Amino acid sequence: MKSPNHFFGRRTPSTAASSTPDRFSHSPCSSYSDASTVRNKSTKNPVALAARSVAGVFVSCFTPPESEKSTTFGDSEEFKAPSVFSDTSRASSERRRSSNSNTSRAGSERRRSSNSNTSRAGSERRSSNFVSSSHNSSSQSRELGNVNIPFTMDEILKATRNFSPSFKIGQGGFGTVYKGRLGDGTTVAIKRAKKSLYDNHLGVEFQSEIKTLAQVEHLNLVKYYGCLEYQQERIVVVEYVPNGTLREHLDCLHGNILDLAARLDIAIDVAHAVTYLHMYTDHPIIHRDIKSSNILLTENLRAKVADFGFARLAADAESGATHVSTQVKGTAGYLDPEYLRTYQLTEKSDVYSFGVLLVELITGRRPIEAKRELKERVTAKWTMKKFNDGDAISTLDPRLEQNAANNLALEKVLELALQCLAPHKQNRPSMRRCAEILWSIRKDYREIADARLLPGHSQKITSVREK
Ligand SMILES: Nc1ncnc2c1ncn2[C@@H]1O[C@H](COP(=O)(O)OP(=O)(O)OP(=O)(O)O)[C@@H](O)[C@H]1O
Repeated sequence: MKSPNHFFGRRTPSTAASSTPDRFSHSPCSSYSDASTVRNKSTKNPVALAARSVAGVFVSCFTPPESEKSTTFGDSEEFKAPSVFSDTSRASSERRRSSNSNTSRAGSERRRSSNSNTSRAGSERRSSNFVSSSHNSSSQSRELGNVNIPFTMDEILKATRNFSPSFKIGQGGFGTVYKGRLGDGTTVAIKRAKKSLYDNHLGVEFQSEIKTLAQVEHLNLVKYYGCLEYQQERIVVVEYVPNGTLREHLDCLHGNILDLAARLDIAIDVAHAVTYLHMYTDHPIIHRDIKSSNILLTENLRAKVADFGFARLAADAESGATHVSTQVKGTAGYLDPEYLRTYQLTEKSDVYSFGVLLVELITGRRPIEAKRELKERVTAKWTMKKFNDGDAISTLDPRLEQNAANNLALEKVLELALQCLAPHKQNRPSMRRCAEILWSIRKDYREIADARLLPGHSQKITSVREK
């Protein structure tokens, strides 16, 4: 997903993306109800914040378990992240519970986590979802005595039949992704870092993903289960999301066309997930790589945001800082131009990328389509021009039907996209506001769509559309 048009440093954006032809027949899609909530877990403890941002939950990731140092962090409630397992059986039951995950569980997990005492935090940090060992895997448990391990290398090797190609489900900038089943029956995605990640540069990115994943838990975020270092191997285990990426669905690679109802639900799921990241503690998390190929879908088309490889903790609001200065990273076509120009990263860069995603959902096109004529190549620019010229309807994904409900949603979603794509960050809405606007769009959409199904209402719908 990452490689062809990813940005590292100041590289020029690639324009290699192209559209994919409609290869499948059209059929209606199922929809689902929305149940996620946004929580603002706030701490006023500056020590906790500083400790977390400097070291993170995974202070011991890729380093041997220890630690003298970590006792310093033991005072910080921020380190008692919900997904830091204290023992194998807890890891297993966490995973099982996670299959039925809901946001109230996330809340209670965090509450339980916050109530943990320092000594428990200490032992959790030692286990740390992460094992560093130069011994053979079967000896790990014995070697480490009562420091319990969430996953052993044996379990990973067994789950993937020694990383058999038949278990491979994907390949990304990070490495190879396998589907596997752990000893307790949980089906997981096992991400095996490619060897080049072992050098310091990309290793930092890898650790960044782990640190970030370890801290968050939300229905619409891919759940992190644990990580493992074993000799030359670095493994991250996350929730397996079975239904491909949003981009694949927009390209009709899964057989069905995503109808607009499903697209609205997905936009709302993503808005919930990113709002959660932005509102998570006083130190928001900025995803930095919101894009359709990082949105994984469940069987019932629930969206889960993946790939925290670039995620950064935002500036501390209490210190008065409003942005993080950083090397530009992200994906061409989704990158906030203001961030590109200034290197100043804020949550509003995610909002910009979300605006591009909204355009993608409406048009079905990729953000950059090199094969199109010049004025259509940058999809967001082309769409916004059409919208401003009063011709939004011509941007609707040709696979979608033009009807009252779709036409109304199209206009409203593009209006929101226009705000998200504002050149200056202060003119963009917050991600929370995006979610609220989308709720309202979905409500109106459903009312019109429902009315349309009632006999004798077609005239009324037409008039709604014409308003
Ligand atoms: N949790 C998961 N569940 C199911 N499939 C997954 C999961 N994570 C990744 N995949 C599959 O593996 C492929 C590669 O994913 P991966 O996250 O490694 O790519 P990446 O290079 O990190 O992504 P990006 O290009 O966005 O950085 C995805 O396209 C997806 O099909």
